[in-house]
Amino acid sequence: MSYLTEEQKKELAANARAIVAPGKGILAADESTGTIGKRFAPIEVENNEENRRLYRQLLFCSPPEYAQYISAVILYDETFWQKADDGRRFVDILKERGVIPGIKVDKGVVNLLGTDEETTTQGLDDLGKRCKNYYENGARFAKWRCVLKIGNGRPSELAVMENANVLARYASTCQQNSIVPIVEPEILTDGTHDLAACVEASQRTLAAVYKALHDHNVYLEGTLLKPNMVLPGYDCTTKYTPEQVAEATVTVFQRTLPVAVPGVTFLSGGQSEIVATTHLNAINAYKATKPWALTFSYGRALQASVLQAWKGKAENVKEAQSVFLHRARCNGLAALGKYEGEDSSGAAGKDLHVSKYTY
Ligand SMILES: O=P(O)(O)OC[C@H]1O[C@](O)(COP(=O)(O)O)[C@@H](O)[C@@H]1O
Repeated sequence: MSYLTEEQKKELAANARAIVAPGKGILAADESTGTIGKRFAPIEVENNEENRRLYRQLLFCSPPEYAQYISAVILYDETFWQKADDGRRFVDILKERGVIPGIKVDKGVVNLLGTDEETTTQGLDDLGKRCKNYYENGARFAKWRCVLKIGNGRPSELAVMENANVLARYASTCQQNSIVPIVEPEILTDGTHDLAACVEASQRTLAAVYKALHDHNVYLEGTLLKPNMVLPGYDCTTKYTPEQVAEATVTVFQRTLPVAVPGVTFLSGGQSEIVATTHLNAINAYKATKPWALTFSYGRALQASVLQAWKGKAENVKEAQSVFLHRARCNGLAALGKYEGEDSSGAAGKDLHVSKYTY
């Protein structure tokens, strides 16, 4: 029988808990080369290796105050090995600031035959070897994203079962290499469906994910969940208050998420920066039994106004860093239910939805 050692379990649980420490969350800066190109295009920055390095340097080498709100950063393989201008690896700079480096280990999605554009996620083959190498070079957690859809019978039973199983295989491989797996079954918001449809799909998905994690002997205390918030479809005509979103989201977790899991780190999923912060705040302010930390792991919702302020220009770096600190602080407050709102007329109020966000 092969089991995790007590030592491994202790380390995994401690790292998972540190990532979801009160008032802190994750910066998801793990955009693959294609995705970061889509972020650079509107600000007319060429998508080359040096510009990607300069942009990630802007974020990670910001004045260290951001580490009060950002516990961890998810990196893409290229960034994981990159260095700042002073020759130090980004990973070492993050560690020095008390920020835990993590790594995206999935290799993107492929279509499932006989389904309406449903997908599974690839990357299992050499995963153990890659995890070992990432651990030896400073990573303490990983992320793997699966994508599900609502509408026309979706998510199908096949998509739910297949994605739950692949997430469980990924999680067990990570843990065998002392890496905390962040389990990300993202249900996209595309569609006209109402909030109840997202409740149903989220519940069915999460129930299958935790059954599979259990079947694969994954140590839940050493994992984190990165789900979508429970939201109506992007084109739904009914509008819901943040309190209704909070109630739906927390209810889904109460029905499916074991207490052993230390925390939930939400993806932003194309919500504007301010809406993503407002919803996170409402979820934390909502009075109910919530035995998990409920915080953020935002990509777009932590970076959109930073990119707008930067525009690829060295003279804008300072200003862009202060915008980053502001967003990090707002989300840190929201993770405590203490965010008081802000002016939504600027870049932070801009909708970030990308139709069929699968890439
Ligand atoms: O398509 P990619 O490059 O794999 O990236 C997907 C992105 O989605 C996320 O999982 C969540 O990001 P959002 O907060 O923008 O929804 C990020 O961690 C990641 O950068």
